[in-house]
Amino acid sequence: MNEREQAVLALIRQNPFMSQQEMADKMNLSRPVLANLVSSLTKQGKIVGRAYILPEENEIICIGGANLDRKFHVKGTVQLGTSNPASSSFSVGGVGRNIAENLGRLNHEVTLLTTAGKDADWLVIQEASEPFMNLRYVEQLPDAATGSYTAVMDEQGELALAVANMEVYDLLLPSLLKQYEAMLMNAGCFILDLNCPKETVAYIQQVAIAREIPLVIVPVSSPKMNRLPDTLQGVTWFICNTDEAETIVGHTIDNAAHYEKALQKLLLLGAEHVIITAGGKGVYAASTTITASHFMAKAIEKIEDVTGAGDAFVSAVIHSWLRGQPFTTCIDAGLTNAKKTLASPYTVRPELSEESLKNEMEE
Ligand SMILES: Nc1ncnc2c1ncn2[C@@H]1O[C@H](COP(=O)(O)OP(=O)(O)O)[C@@H](O)[C@H]1O
Ligand SMILES: O=c1[nH]cc([C@@H]2O[C@H](COP(=O)(O)O)[C@@H](O)[C@H]2O)c(=O)[nH]1
Repeated sequence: MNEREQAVLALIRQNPFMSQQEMADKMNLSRPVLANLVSSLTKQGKIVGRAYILPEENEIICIGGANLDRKFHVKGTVQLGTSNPASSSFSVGGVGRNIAENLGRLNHEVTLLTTAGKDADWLVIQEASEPFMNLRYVEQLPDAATGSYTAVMDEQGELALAVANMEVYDLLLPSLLKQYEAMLMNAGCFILDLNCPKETVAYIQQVAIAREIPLVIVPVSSPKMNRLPDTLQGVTWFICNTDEAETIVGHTIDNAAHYEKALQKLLLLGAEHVIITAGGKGVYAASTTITASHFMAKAIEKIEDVTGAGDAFVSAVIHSWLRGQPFTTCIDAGLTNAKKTLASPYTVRPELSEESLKNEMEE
């Protein structure tokens, strides 16, 4: 037992009914960090039978998409309305799943909640994802197709067109999630992507508020921004890209004042920490206690593949925050992981680990 674990144990012995939030406040720790300590004490057999003890592997619950991504790199100029010669590859994707894999590789216990078909695409996703996350609660629906995303890139590796079949997530409804209510109630942190239906977003927000569980929302794409609830109350982190932020302010965002206005609006809606990513220009970020700032992107020699950079950014920010790091370090971790992912042909880079990210941040 380390010092912090001893302090948690002493608190529990003083008052066995103290909530995790009260303990976290008393020890000046974030709730997920406290949950980690409780979980470790449970595994060591030091505490048993307490209602709030996290069920095994439920530290972070990612709720959202798990897709099979197909990528086509067109040789020459992309021409619409005709067949373009291209090289192709496929990989596993989906924003919720990508974030779950990044966090699994970063040493977190992650559970993925999603819906999928009973098809070959799911088998591929399952095999690639299983080492990094718990898939026990994935609902396989007999008549549905697993989510799929097809991207067409131009010669520079930039996205020319993407098509997505995400119909299966229309079935990721509160009625389905309520089957696992006990597990949800004891989560350490929720990460939700807006592949989820609006009702599901509202339901998870309600659980997060009632149980004081940190909630991270990641929009996925601008058309899905209409799935956001009217307020961002209970949202600990809201991380979106510039297109998605434009739907919040209702106009084009192209200068620092516009970014600041969008950040303010998100804070006014009730989010605690907000970040808007701006591609090669980096990110703009603010929180209820930290004024808006711009953070430069890390320079990249050659972009191999743009898919997954946004998800890599979100994952490293949340990883760093769960490890108790200050706001600017969290952003630096995000920028580093995004850069390394852009320079990699993979959506989630296989060399990612907690140790490697730490070293890369010091480079
Ligand atoms: N050309 C680039 N050079 C350096 N970093 C980049 C570049 N494009 C994207 N990034 C990094 O990836 C992050 C996410 O990219 P962005 O395009 O804003 O999001 P998304 O991929 O979700 O649309 C950026 O904040 C930045 O850190
Ligand atoms: O409506 C959606 N489009 C795209 C994705 C996923 O988004 C990822 C790409 O994310 P990024 O923006 O970070 O490149 C891909 O893996 C793709 O499957 C998704 O979940 N939902």
